[in-house]
Amino acid sequence: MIRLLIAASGTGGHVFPALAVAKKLPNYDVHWLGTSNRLEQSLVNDLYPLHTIPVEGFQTRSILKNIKILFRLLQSVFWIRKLLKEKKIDVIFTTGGYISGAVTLAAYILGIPVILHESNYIPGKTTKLLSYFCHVTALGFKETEKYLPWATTTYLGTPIREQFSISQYLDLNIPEKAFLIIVIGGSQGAVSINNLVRQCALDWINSGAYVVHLTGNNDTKVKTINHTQYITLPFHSNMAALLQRANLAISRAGSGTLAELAATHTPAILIPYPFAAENHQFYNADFFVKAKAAYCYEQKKLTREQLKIAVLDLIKDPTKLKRNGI
Ligand SMILES: CC(=O)N[C@H]1[C@@H](OP(=O)(O)OP(=O)(O)OC[C@H]2O[C@@H](n3ccc(=O)[nH]c3=O)[C@H](O)[C@@H]2O)O[C@H](CO)[C@@H](O)[C@@H]1O
Repeated sequence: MIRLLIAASGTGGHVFPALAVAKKLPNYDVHWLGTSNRLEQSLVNDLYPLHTIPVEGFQTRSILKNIKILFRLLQSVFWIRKLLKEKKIDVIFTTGGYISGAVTLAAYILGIPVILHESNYIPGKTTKLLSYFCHVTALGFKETEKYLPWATTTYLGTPIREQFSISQYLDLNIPEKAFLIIVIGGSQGAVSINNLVRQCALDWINSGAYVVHLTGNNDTKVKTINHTQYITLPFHSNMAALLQRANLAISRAGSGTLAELAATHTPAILIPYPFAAENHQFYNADFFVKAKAAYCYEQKKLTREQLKIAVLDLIKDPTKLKRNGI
C-alpha cells in the first residue's frame, strides 16, 4: 500500500482540492499534515489521521516575530522529518501555502518525492521557490507553466469534490423557475461583497430573483434583510447543489470556486479579492473573462449602483448571461 502524506491547510481553496485527491485514492494509506486552528480541523479530522505543526507566514514588519517564525519553521521541519520516517511515507501531495515549505524541505532532505499543486493562474512566491525542490508541480491552469520555466510541470486542473460529478438536490425553498443568485466570498466569506450585495438585494428580489447569500462567519450585519426570497447562510457544504441550480454567481475569484463554477457552467460576476497575494485573484478572474466565461469588476471601482444595474440587466435578459464553458 502506498503511504501518502497530504499537506494542505488553511482555506477551502487549499483543503477541498486535497480532499478531492484523497477521495480518489481509497487504496492509499493517507496521513494529513495541517495546523491546529484552521479549516482542516473540521473537514479532515474524522477522515484521516491529522498531524499538526505550528507554522505561519513571515511578517513583513517585525524582525523579532520573523525570527520566532523561522525558529518554529525549522522545528517543524525536524518534526516532519521524524513523522515521514515513522510513517514510512512514500510520497507527498501539497496544495501550497506556509505548510508546504516545511514539508518540502523535510522531504527533500529524505529524498521523498513531493507533488506540489498550484491552483492559481499566477504562481505565488512559495510555489516559485518550492518548485525547484519538488518532483512535479501540478497546475490548475495550463498557461501557468510559463511562469515556472525551471520546474517540471504537469497540467492537472484543480480537483473538486465528488459531489460535483452528479446532479444534486438543493435543500432550500426556492421555486423551480425562479432566477437564483448565489453570493460567494470564498471559504471565509467577504464582508465587502456582503455589504455591496445587501444594498442591491431588495431591487433584485423585487424583480423576482431569489438570493442565497453565503456570508462567512465574520459578518456582523447578516440579519439586515428579512425576506422570504433572501436566504443567508454562513457556510453551505453542498456547493454543487447551489452552483448547479444558480442562474448567476457573484463571487470572489479564488481558484477553488472558479474550478467549481467551470464544472457547473454557472455564469458569474467575479469581484477579485483586492488584497490577495500578488493580486492573484485578479489574474484568475481575467482568465475567465478572456474565455468569455464571466464578467469581472474590480472592487475599488465597483459601485453599488453598477452592481445593482448589472445584475438587474441579467435578470431581465438572461441571454446576456455568459455560459461558463471552460
Ligand atoms: C482570500 C484568499 O486569498 N483566498 C485564496 C484561498 O482560497 P479561498 O478558500 O478563499 O477561496 P476558493 O474560492 O479557492 O475556495 C473556496 C472553497 O470553499 C468552498 N465553500 C465556500 C463557501 C461555502 O459556503 N461553502 C463552501 O464549500 C467553495 O466551494 C470552494 O471550494 O486559496 C485559493 C487557492 O490558493 C486562492 O485562489 C484564493 O485566492
